[in-house]
Amino acid sequence: MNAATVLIGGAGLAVLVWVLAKLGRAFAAIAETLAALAFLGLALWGLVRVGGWIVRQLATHWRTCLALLALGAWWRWLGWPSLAVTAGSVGLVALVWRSGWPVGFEQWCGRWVRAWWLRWAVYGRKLPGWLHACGLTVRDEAIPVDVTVNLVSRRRKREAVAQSRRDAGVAFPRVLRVRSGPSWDEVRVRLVPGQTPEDFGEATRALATARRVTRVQVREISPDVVSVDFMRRDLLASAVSCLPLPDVAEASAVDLRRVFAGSTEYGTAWRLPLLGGGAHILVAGASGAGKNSVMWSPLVSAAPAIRSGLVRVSGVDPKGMELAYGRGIFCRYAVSGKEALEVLEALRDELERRKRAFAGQTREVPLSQEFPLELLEFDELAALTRYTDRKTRDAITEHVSVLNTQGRAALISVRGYVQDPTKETVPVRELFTRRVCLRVTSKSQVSMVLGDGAYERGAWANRIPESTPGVGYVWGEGIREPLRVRAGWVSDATVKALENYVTNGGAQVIDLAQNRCDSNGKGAA
Ligand SMILES: Nc1ncnc2c1ncn2[C@@H]1O[C@H](COP(=O)(O)OP(=O)(O)OP(=O)(O)O)[C@@H](O)[C@H]1O
Repeated sequence: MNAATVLIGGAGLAVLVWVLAKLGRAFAAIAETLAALAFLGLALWGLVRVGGWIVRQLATHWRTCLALLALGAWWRWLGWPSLAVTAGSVGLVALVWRSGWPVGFEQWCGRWVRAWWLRWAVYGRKLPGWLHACGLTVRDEAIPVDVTVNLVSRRRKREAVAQSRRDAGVAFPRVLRVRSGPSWDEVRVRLVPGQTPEDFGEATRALATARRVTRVQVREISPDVVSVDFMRRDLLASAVSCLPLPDVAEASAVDLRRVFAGSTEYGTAWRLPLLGGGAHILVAGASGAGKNSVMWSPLVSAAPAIRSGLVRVSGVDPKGMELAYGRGIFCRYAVSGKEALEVLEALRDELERRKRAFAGQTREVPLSQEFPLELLEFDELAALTRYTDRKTRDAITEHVSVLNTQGRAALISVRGYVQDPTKETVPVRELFTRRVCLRVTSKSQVSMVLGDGAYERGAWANRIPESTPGVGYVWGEGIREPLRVRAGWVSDATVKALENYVTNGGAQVIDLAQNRCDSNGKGAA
């Protein structure tokens, strides 16, 4: 190897090193640019997501956002001491208001603050999980997987990915609004395609368990919106009073189509018709369930009308105890099967008389003292429709059927009370237009009284505790979801006062011997 070869080799090597150095620098510049671009892209992506989140929050929680903005502005321009003093004063005023005037506080402030807080702390955060666990979400493969990668820690990252996988393709009903009353929270949710309000209705038990409350009610607001109501406090836990008997001088007109019977679980008045559609009522409940308060409470409310002769009450009392206590209230009264037949025949005669008098003139007999509302209170219906001799049983069943099917327009209403609501015991069960299910002994009895699906929709009458007599459920006839009610409690003294009131202290004499009404000739049995 001569010197020239060494020189050429050295020069070539130098050129190669130079080219490599240039290439390296170019690659480094490219890599640097790419890294900068990637960083910029990630930062932009992050900014877009944060911006999207802020816009979403502004749209969905605009009140909270505005309040936070106002607080932030206050802090920034007026300083935190004035903010703290103002917040403390407002809190103090609220405390005084709450303890001194709880009703006003609840109406104007408490419920709004509680609804806001519950939305943030409970329903907004936890409801989606409860709905998912109760099978109230829809798996949709078309929904894209939204993986949230958390760069903070590996564990969190793994959890986030696992959660995203679990939720992948799952559509959640959206919480639209939270309202909070003294005893109920109402959470409106928008259903996702594929769901029906009935799906929610059937999951009430599971939802109640998830929220750890004893009762959940689902109400259909519109085809795709339901209100899931959670009961925080039971307004029917203590006895409900019946209406006071009005002063005789002040006896007001009674709306016989909406007579006060007790209270609903929402704290509103529970009203029952004694006249017109829905007035034939069957009340079912085990022994001691409080059937008699469902009978007496509306009678107390209708006392002025009974007293003035616009309502004529007949009673069938196989036990010979319950109605006998207010015997004077009843224009016709029966204990045995034979007497019951006489009462029913008298009502059938009255029905025929009214039909003859008004046929072709009117579609409903106008209420008057000559043609008053005939109200039959039939206690222990089963005692005479099942547990008597066959002939009497058949005749009673036939009369009750005719009165139930033809009585409405002739102003004749039948109200029956049973312990056992089976078809064998009450063959005319279906002819009662409205049913009330008090505490019963089995789940199957709930559907026998209120109809199929009543239990699943929330009428849990077999779970009513024995300690709350008078509590029951009503459903159907304009009531879309099973409604829990409690009849007004009527004490023995009130029954006596009612008797005294409607008989004008005994002046309106009822001839017990002949089982006949007073001198106005108000029917005979
Ligand atoms: N609405 C009510 N509120 C509070 N207590 C009530 C109510 N209704 C009834 N009670 C009480 O519950 C008990 C049983 O009531 P009730 O006699 O009406 O039951 P029932 O269903 O008629 O039973 P049975 O079929 O055995 O006669 C009574 O002591 C009564 O005072």
